[in-house]
Amino acid sequence: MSEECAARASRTPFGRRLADAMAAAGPLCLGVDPHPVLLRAWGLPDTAAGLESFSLTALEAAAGGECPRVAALKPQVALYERHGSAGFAALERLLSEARAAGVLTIADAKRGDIGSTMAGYAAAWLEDASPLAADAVTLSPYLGFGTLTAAAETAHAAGRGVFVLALTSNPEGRDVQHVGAGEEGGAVARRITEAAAELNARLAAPGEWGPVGLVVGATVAEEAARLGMRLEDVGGPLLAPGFGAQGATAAGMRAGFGPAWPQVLATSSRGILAAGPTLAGLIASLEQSRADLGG
Ligand SMILES: O=c1ccn([C@@H]2O[C@H](COP(=O)(O)O)[C@@H](O)[C@H]2O)c(=O)[nH]1
Repeated sequence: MSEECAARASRTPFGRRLADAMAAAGPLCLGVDPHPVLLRAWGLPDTAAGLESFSLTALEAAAGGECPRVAALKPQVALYERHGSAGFAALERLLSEARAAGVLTIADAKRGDIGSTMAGYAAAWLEDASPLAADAVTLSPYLGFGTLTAAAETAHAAGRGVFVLALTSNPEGRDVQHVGAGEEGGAVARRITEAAAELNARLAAPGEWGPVGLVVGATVAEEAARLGMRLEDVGGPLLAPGFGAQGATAAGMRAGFGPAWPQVLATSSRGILAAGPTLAGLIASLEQSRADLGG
């Protein structure tokens, strides 16, 4: 795909592009997490070159065939960052090859800062001119949800999206995210959900997902309803990590997310990547996860 074509494609709203990708491939997102232990298991060195080879093999398994086997890829930025500029170059290569293959990317960077600094993160992850531009980026709202508004607007203008941490898959998340439950206004996670819904209502085209998705762990999906989070009213997608290695199952997610299940993009990294390094192993594992999810 030419650069001009890719830029035009990226200005189609992210919500529509992701909904189309999920309709075609089902609700699976492959997490690309080049952990040292996985690199070793794949017979690769823990170097930037090893990361690049790992990433491109994961992409080939996900993108190969007549249509992509996944709706999106979610590279874990921390695992590239530990190799400094060479690690970022490997990530840039993955992002650009995924774009060329027509596979959506979500950079799992979990950025969050005061408003003026957020503009820098938005430029890095969400603007056409940046070599690190992905289709979406994960953001942390714990400096105040309002600090993320401009980044969501930048994403929207570029046909990109953001996923804001609401209820994370790790057990420690509740120390912060459940605070306020049972009180007026509700839990922090519920307030984040409501703020995301408001922003989407302002930015989204009628009947379409807006640019603001939420991260809601697959392992804690059933807690959302208990906290009064009306996920089905967010007007955007739900990125659900925790499927596979962290123990969440497809049946558990369907039950836990209830009416919001059609918005769920279930992401699995180690659970699928452990089947590498052969393409055949990875593809079999991807197809098994897709079948479990009903994709
Ligand atoms: O609540 C969250 C938010 C992000 N993550 C990230 O997802 C993957 C999960 O990897 P698995 O190997 O499938 O467990 C990883 O990159 C996390 O940083 C999350 O797990 N929970």
